[in-house]
Amino acid sequence: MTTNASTSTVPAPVVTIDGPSGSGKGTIAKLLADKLGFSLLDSGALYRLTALAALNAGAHLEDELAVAKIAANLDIRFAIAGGEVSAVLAGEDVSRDIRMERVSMAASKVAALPAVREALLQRQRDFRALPGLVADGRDMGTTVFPDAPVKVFLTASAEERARRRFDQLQGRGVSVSLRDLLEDIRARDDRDMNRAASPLAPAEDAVVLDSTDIDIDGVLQKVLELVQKNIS
Ligand SMILES: Nc1ncnc2c1ncn2[C@@H]1O[C@H](COP(=O)(O)OP(=O)(O)OP(=O)(O)O)[C@@H](O)[C@H]1O
Ligand SMILES: Nc1ccn([C@H]2C[C@H](O)[C@@H](COP(=O)(O)O)O2)c(=O)n1
Repeated sequence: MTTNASTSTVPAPVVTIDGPSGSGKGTIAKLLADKLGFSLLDSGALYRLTALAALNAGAHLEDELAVAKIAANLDIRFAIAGGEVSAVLAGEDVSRDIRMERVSMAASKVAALPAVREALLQRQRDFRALPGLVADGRDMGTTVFPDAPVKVFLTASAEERARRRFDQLQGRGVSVSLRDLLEDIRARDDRDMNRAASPLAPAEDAVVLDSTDIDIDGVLQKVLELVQKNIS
């Protein structure tokens, strides 16, 4: 028997970065993608866009089939300008809208619906292209890209994550209480970890990185080491 090596296709390498809210996934994913020249998938943005589209359509967020239909038919694109990625829904830049609190809460609800997750699965996989992809979310390493050669589960204490979010919002001139943020982070952790569909959990072959006492550059270096070891 002979094999024809020239016809075999090697899938683009994927680095998955999963973890709880505020652990630094988005920050590290963007820096890493820039450094490696890889594409970037912010899967949370897809759940946020679904939530916003459902709210705009007046859909009931518990109506799984209606929200799944909205997810399957999303008219979205991600535009890059000046190194920043913006989310465009039906031709309108909604990058700020999808970060609003009411959309965050709605995203967390629609993300718990199995039919919505199923509707967004192939759309996420379609981001995989050469020379590679960095994908951040909750189930990138467990469900969406189970064959990824590098899987990171990035975490930090809830207190540290609330402090980081507090600083981030204060920097934007948004007034919030640290106690409310901590409560919100704990509630989202609970929902993300305890839902039946693709709950937040490290893949068996993920490397768990606790960034509570490591700065952004330190985390980036550790992830780059994993990439150098596992992706040629
Ligand atoms: N290792 C770190 N040390 C200090 N601050 C950090 C670290 N990593 C991220 N941050 C800061 O924490 C904040 C939250 O980070 P980021 O938005 O990347 O988290 P996330 O995990 O993507 O959150 P979400 O899932 O809610 O989108 C940002 O202000 C970021 O600059
Ligand atoms: N792969 C993913 C990505 C995100 N979610 C959920 C988790 C949040 O409730 C919401 C928004 O995510 P964020 O932008 O804060 O990362 O979507 C998920 O279930 N699976």
